Amino acid sequence: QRGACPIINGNKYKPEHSCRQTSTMAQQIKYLGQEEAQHIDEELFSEYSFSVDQLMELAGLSCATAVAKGYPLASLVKSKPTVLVICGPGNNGGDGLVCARHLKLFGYEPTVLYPKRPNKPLFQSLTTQCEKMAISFLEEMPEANVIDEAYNLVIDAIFGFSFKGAVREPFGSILSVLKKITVPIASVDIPSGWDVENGSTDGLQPDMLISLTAPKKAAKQFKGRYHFLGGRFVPPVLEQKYQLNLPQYPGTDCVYQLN
Ligand SMILES: NC(=O)C1=CN([C@@H]2O[C@H](COP(=O)(O)OP(=O)(O)OC[C@H]3O[C@@H](n4cnc5c(N)ncnc54)[C@H](O)[C@@H]3O)[C@@H](O)[C@H]2O)[C@H](O)CC1
Ligand SMILES: [K+]
Repeated sequence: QRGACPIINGNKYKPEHSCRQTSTMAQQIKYLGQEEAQHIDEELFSEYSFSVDQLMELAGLSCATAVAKGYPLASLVKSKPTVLVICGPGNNGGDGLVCARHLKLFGYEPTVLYPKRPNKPLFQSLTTQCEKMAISFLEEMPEANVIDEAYNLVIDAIFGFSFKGAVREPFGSILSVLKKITVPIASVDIPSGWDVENGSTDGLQPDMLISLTAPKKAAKQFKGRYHFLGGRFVPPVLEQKYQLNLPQYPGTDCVYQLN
């Protein structure tokens, strides 16, 4: 367990070994295994009748909000507020596209790399929405030194909780470049390439992690500066069923800073 209890926006989150001695000890937030994360996801769609688009919009908005909190426009060192958003072939990549669109609305200049695009209306629409907002798409992954020079940070929306096995191309090469860059990386849900439960010793080391719904087990190995929880869409009954022990999001915020 790392660090002291953080105080964010007046709310204090109590980790497992609470630093507050109270008789009503708060339960630790649950860290999900891969199957459990997938079950919750499926249940949100099947039992609770959410559509993917709805949850992806809220997930992507959470990511953009967390980025804006961790890397405010005024703090960026480059002359333009550039951000490179790298999107993978599944829903994690969809979160990235939504995040890019909201970042643009927040005043950032996102550029997207989206090398494997699913042939599904949702992803085509998300791509069109970005294009119509003058977000440019790269044809290929830039070299590490080009990224360091051109972008303030990189959003890693390559793989989420369905990642399994050895990384296949073109994402192996993309992740190799990301391991060499010095600008911060913000990972959506899981640092891409990490085993969802066991993490990775030699993988990406993002500066920010935005866990969606609840952190996955790999998040215990996250060593970056900012860990946010996003995806404020879990119905209380579902939260109780899976004993997620989610913290209270402050006010109307769509993210909660875990550390
Ligand atoms: N309930 C929620 O919290 C929500 C989270 N969302 C986001 O959705 C992802 C999970 O999405 P899913 O489509 O199930 O999977 P991934 O994006 O992780 O990736 C699947 C994609 O990747 C390919 N793939 C898997 N392993 C490999 C590999 N070793 N090499 C190469 N390619 C691989 C696979 O073939 C698929 O194409 C979750 O993490 C959140 O980010 C939703 O947006 C909203 C609800
Ligand atoms: K990711």
